[in-house]
Amino acid sequence: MLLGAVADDFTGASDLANTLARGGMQTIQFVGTPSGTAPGDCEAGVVALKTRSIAVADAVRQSLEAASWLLDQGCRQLVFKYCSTFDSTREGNIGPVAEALLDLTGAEVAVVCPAFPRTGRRLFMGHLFVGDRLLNESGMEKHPLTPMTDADIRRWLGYQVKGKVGHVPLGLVHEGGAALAQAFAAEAAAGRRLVVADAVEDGDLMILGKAIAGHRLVTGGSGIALGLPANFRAESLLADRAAELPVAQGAGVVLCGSCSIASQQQVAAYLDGGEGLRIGPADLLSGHMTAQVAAGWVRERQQAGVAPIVYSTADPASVAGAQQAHGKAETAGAIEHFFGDVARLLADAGTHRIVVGGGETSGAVVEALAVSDLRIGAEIDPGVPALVTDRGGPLGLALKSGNFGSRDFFAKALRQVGTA
Ligand SMILES: Nc1ncnc2c1ncn2[C@@H]1O[C@H](COP(=O)(O)OP(=O)(O)OP(=O)(O)O)[C@@H](O)[C@H]1O
Ligand SMILES: O=C(O)[C@@H](O)C(=O)CO
Repeated sequence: MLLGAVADDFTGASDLANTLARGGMQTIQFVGTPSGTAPGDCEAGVVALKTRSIAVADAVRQSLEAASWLLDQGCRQLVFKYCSTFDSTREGNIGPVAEALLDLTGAEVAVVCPAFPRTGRRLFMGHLFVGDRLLNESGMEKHPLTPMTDADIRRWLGYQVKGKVGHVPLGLVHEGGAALAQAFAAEAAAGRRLVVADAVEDGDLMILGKAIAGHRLVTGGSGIALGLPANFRAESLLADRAAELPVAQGAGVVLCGSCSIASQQQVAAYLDGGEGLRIGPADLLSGHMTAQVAAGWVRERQQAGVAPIVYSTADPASVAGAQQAHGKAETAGAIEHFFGDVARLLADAGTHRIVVGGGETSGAVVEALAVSDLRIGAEIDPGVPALVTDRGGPLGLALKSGNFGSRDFFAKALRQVGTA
């Protein structure tokens, strides 16, 4: 293994794995920290954790465990992948995990760059934009678990860390080469080991990627990994072999627990001509709806040749109402548990294509399926690859981050993760 990555959620892990695979690295996404050793052909290993919204101490402990395993596999560089919208609270978890990984790797400095221009996330003067809006006016300020109320990533990260936060502005990024390397060194020398770097286009990320070739630790969204495979290729370390993946075949289902603006539109688009089962937190908590009932309904639809959608997607007012009535953690827990159980029951009964919407939801589903590693297939939309794993035969998956994907994503993804 040349490059190891710790991702703080499951869709984020497949987003990064997609970038590394497209860059020509043999990439495997691991579900949690494996106990054995990585397969011999694994050039990039991405450990998917579900640490974005848990207690800080737990997130740090799990991230250190994953990073130690990756370092034991021989990786030369470690990437800490978080969300391109920097999903976190004032307490963490990005800052504390990044500082713990600095200590673990002994890195003097690490870049902090959530930019992902292909999905509209750009960083300029330390401020994060989503499309043409500042992060805190993009809808992310209403996120159910990590409302992002400040677009200044330097300030937000500053709340989370013990040390000081540095910044490399876009002009310096454009200079590249020795000037950029020197800028990172100067920040480190001034005691600012975590350095926010501006990037507004893929070209900026390629320059940054080259400049940080020798950094032990890299942190960011998947964009920061764009230029990393080329560094290994330049040292003739990549096999550059096309991966041959098995094809999943069988019934399909879409499970969406994401309430993002994009997911709301994608669910509506899928229901226009498709069939769906809407579930709500109150029905789950009262026992009026169960995973068994939902899976039975899906099986009936599948037997009629339909791949239906089960969704809890709701507008921000309904989400806030449910959280107030039942508690935030209880609501999320009930919904995630439900989707995990539905996925497991369906996969046990022969569903071979599962498309999931939402990072937390994807984590719950993949954990419930108890699969250990995922191979990376073709890109469905920016940041979302088709995945295939073995669960008594090939199982095709797509794990869509809340705000990713075109309006027709769900139908397209079902077609790309396997055949009916
Ligand atoms: N109707 C609902 N009411 C309240 N909470 C909900 C409802 N539907 C889903 N949720 C919860 O909201 C959270 C959505 O998070 P999830 O990560 O799956 O989607 P997302 O935040 O849009 O995606 P991402 O993390 O990839 O950006 C989950 O914890 C889910 O259980
Ligand atoms: O970076 C992103 O936006 C995604 O990979 C993600 O982390 C979504 O949860």
